[in-house]
Amino acid sequence: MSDWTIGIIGGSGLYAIDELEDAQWIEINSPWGEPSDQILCGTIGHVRVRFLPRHGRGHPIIPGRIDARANIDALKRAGCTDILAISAVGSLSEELPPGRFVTVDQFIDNTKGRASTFFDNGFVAHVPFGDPVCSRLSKHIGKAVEKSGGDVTTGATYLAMEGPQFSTRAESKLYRHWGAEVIGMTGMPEAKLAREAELPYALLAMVTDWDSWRDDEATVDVAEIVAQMQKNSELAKKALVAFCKGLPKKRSPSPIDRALDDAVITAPDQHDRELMAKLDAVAGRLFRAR
Ligand SMILES: CSC[C@H]1O[C@H](OP(=O)(O)O)[C@H](O)[C@@H]1O
Ligand SMILES: Nc1ncnc2[nH]cnc12
Repeated sequence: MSDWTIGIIGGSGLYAIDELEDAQWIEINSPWGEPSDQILCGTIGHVRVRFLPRHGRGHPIIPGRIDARANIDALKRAGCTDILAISAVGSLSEELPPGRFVTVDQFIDNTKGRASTFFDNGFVAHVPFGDPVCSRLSKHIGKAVEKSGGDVTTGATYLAMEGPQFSTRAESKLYRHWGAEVIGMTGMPEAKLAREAELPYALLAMVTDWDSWRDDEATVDVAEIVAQMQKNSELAKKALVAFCKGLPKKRSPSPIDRALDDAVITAPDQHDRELMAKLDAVAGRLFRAR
């Protein structure tokens, strides 16, 4: 076995991975709340995999109530070194038709009222987030999709909306003006929290629809998304296997593994002990180093 432990967060349409060897669903508790489901632990080739369905098996959880803090914390507790997230997205660009896979490299966060940080009074930290995804993981998953026969576009800006309603035509056009190229309801705050937890994160988006900006076409609905997802899901699973098998045996360190090194600004004598206890998985590396 190598030193990679890849957390895979499955989006709409991806609730398990049959290709995992020695697979077992395991309950992981988190002090941050309830993770979306148990975590499916197993291996693919030389890589340990920890799979978590973002909306839970059977999709009972609405995007705005996904406890992303609990999910990221649980994946860290499960030993993950890196996270690959999968999402269904609408297209905001003529260049990205349904069926296309996209490696996201930027985000615009337009969600509302979601808990989007592990930090608080008594332990203030500001992680760098200008480059929100891990380019190494993005490259590996992009190559794996290509190798599996999928069309992939490298680099796109993801607009995270609150939902659960889809956008109006006016909103969809506005997001295009902002420079967004794909749209979904879950990439944020997930990506922010992965960075705070020092977990390199990449997002593979599967384009399922044109969203609502095309005047001559019907606006998006769930039936259209599910139909497209069914077409894409076999290829996505094939790509996940190729991704794990394509990772080098040795995982060289990433700067994101130490994202908190210069991020904490609160003086030690002001630290909130209760909060620090909750942060044992996310930031324990810092306390243990002292
Ligand atoms: C089922 S359509 C809308 C739903 O699909 C996307 O989910 P995910 O990102 O988990 O694949 C979108 O964000 C919405 O939650
Ligand atoms: N058009 C869309 N808007 C928001 N989330 C989505 N997920 C898939 N398609 C979407």
